[in-house]
Amino acid sequence: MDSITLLAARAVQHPFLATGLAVLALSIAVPLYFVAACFVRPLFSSLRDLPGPRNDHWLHGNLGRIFGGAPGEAHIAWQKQYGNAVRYRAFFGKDRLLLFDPVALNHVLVAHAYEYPRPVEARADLAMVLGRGVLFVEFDDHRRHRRVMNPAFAPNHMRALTPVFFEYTHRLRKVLTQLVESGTGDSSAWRNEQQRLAWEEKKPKGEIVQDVMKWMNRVTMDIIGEAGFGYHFNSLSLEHNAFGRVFTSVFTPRASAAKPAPRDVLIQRFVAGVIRRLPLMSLADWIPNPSIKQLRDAFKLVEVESMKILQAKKLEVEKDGLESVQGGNDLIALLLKSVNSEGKASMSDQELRGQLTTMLIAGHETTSTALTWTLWMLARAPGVQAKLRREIRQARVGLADPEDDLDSKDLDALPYLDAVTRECLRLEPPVTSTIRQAAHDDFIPLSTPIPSARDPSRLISHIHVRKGQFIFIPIRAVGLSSDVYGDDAEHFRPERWIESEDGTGKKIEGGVGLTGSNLTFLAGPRGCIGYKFAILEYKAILSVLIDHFEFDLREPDMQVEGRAVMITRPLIVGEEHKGNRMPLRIRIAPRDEDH
Ligand code: HEM
Repeated sequence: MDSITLLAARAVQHPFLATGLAVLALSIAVPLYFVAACFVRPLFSSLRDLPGPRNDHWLHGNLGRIFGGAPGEAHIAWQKQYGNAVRYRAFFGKDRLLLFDPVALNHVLVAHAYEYPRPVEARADLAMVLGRGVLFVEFDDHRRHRRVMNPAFAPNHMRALTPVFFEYTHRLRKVLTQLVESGTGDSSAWRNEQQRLAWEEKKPKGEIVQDVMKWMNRVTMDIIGEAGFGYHFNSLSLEHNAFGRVFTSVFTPRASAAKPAPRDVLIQRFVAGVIRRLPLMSLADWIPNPSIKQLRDAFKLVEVESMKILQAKKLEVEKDGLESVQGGNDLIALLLKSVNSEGKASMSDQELRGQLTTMLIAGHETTSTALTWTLWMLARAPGVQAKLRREIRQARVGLADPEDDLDSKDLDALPYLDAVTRECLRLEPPVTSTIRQAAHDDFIPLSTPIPSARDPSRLISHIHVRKGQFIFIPIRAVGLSSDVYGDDAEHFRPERWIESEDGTGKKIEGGVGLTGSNLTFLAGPRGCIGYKFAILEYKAILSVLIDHFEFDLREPDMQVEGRAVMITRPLIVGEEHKGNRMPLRIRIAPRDEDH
């Protein structure tokens, strides 16, 4: 028996000795682990030949720069300085690979998408509550989900949903018209009561200030309810049912006033990791804490309500056949159709419920945030707004009945509406980044070889990644790349998307993304399944709003900043404590400029 075994045998007989030894072992092992992780591991990293910023901090690497700036700001600066493949550090000196190179992005997101899943940290928490929808599954399960779901998102089905988009947009138009006509502003859209009163005293007639973000949230919530699963949230009529209220308050985290400190993010991730690993959620019922109980009740409500909607839909189908369900047109009805034709085993009820809540979370605030940023960009560019209005009104002249709406083909055929859509979604994508993790060792090809950071005479044409390597996909920064969009990449210029005869505009095509060169909807088999739905909905809403209203900044020097919590929503600089908002002036757009 050797001395260690002897010590262990003694320790088992003496609990005090055992505890003392355990404490001693931990107090040596933990610092050793951190020293190895922070200082030794980077020396052996497979990314050590890549260029990138110096490590700023032993504990949180370069994350301070990322969290301290606007979404994508640090990544854009690194791309300018170091090129299209960058190594930076996250917590405990861990390497992150930051990719801009189109061939490398194509490898990770498209050609080998299933070898680069989303890390468990990025999907497990929401999946616990929302169910196993397509956003939260990987590998073969994901392939199966997409196969069953894809038919529901076919272009002809999306076109059939256009009347729903217009129906709710007209409800919004009527509400906003009433508010403008009655001069009813939104008191929460001001910095303080004093500022509001000063405005009220000399406000121009026929103009109000409203937080447009609120209205975009409401209209898109009603649309996804009806078009997604034939459900009425009644958000626009302000009757909000409990399901909608709970969903909005619990699953759409708002940005806090202060920028997140790396230390707080680390603590948050540690707590989330503990919750993920231990069955704490099932113990929550026994914890006598009102806010935990409230959260638990909210989760239960979402589970019960979403299952009820699904069961009602299934019953309808069994009783009257598939065509009876919203004319067979809402996404869940179409999904049931697909499940029926593939065989019941293709998707369980729990998974179907997961798709319902996933569509709600993935398809509501994304579009509303995109529209909010768009109205802000148009408010800052009155010339673009007027040009867009002219195009929409001209297209409406051709309608048989002036009360008719443009149809999906009309919307697609408007070049300036399309250019504005692409430009706004490029500059302010609601999802500003995502992350992937290598499932095994790999070599990622580059379009152009880059010099090694340690030996510039050596060129790297493939990046060696080891299993477990995190890869950061800088969605917003890719859209701002001057390599693709030129020196004015950061400017709002919709004309860049239109091929003009005089050569001032150039149609930008190709690249990795689902909608051309940017990654707003990502790319490949894990790209946004709802992008056609989103673009049609966005265009329908924008066409009605711009036809009827003029939008202006609350005051000309109003500064807006994006803050990302899953989705990047706006905050007004100096008013961060009031939460995400977009206060704009709204007027009825005069008709006298009609041709
Ligand atoms: C402007 C609006 C939208 C934007 C910018 C957007 C963007 C994205 C992005 C970037 C992803 C990939 C996320 C990742 O893997 O990390 C994604 C996935 C997804 N989106 Fe969208 N989305 C929008 C609207 C919608 C709509 C309207 C729906 C549904 C009706 C939807 C449903 C989904 C689903 C189900 C996924 C998961 C796909 C998968 O993992 O296979 N999205 N979206």
